[in-house]
Amino acid sequence: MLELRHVSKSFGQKQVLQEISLHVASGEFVSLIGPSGSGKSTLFNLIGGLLGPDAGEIYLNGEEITNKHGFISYMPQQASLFPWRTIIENVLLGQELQGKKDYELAEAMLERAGLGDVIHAYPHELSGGMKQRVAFIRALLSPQSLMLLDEPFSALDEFTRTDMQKWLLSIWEDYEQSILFITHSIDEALFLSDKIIILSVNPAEIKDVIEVPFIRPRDGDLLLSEEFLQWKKKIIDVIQF
Ligand SMILES: Nc1ncnc2c1ncn2[C@@H]1O[C@H](COP(=O)(O)OP(=O)(O)OP(=O)(O)O)[C@@H](O)[C@H]1O
Repeated sequence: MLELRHVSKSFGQKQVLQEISLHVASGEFVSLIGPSGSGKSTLFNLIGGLLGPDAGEIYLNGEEITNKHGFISYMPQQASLFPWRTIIENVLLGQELQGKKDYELAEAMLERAGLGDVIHAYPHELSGGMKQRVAFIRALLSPQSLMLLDEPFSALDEFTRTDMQKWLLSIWEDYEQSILFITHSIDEALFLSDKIIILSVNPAEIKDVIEVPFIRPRDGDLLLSEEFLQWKKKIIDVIQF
């Protein structure tokens, strides 16, 4: 579905990304982990067409989208809901921009997300975790087939974060949209993903790609299993060497 071929990017003299090639298959959940400043957000901006690469190409469903925007849906670190729109109006925004509005589906999805009582409320009336659920539903219901999620749970406390990870999986496992997910957390990447791409820094290159073997559906017990810890150790080893 998404393919990057030899993508490089510099800002002035500083080369941030060097020859990045990766792919995300249809329905696949792929995480990108790497040290702070390695260029993960830059990579997202390139895929989203907000920046252009110095070299390389980006394809979505076989069509070149290098330097083009509007082809992917995006969920940022902060929910970025419009304060003057109600929750349901915020969810419908992604569809409105593409000229397709399905009120019933948006309402059903919000109910499924446990937000049925607040569809006519405004963002300031919701907790941080609730707002992120709304942002995720909005991205999920946008017509684009690939979602980019940029550390969507980093601003949440540990309890809410674990809940949100389980919640996201329960919804995504039904929809199976393709997701590219940025995180600093190895646990989060292992729990959620089919594949983990590990980036190095200065400039970022792909250090390794790990295929995550855990079967789906996954539940919270997986996080405490011996197998999970072994895979975590394997990833830490890759990051350190
Ligand atoms: N518009 C820009 N102009 C100049 N330098 C930039 C620009 N955007 C990013 N950079 C630099 O590129 C490097 C990578 O930044 P980027 O935000 O992509 O990293 P990151 O991996 O997402 O970091 P973090 O995990 O801390 O969010 C940094 O050194 C940053 O200072």
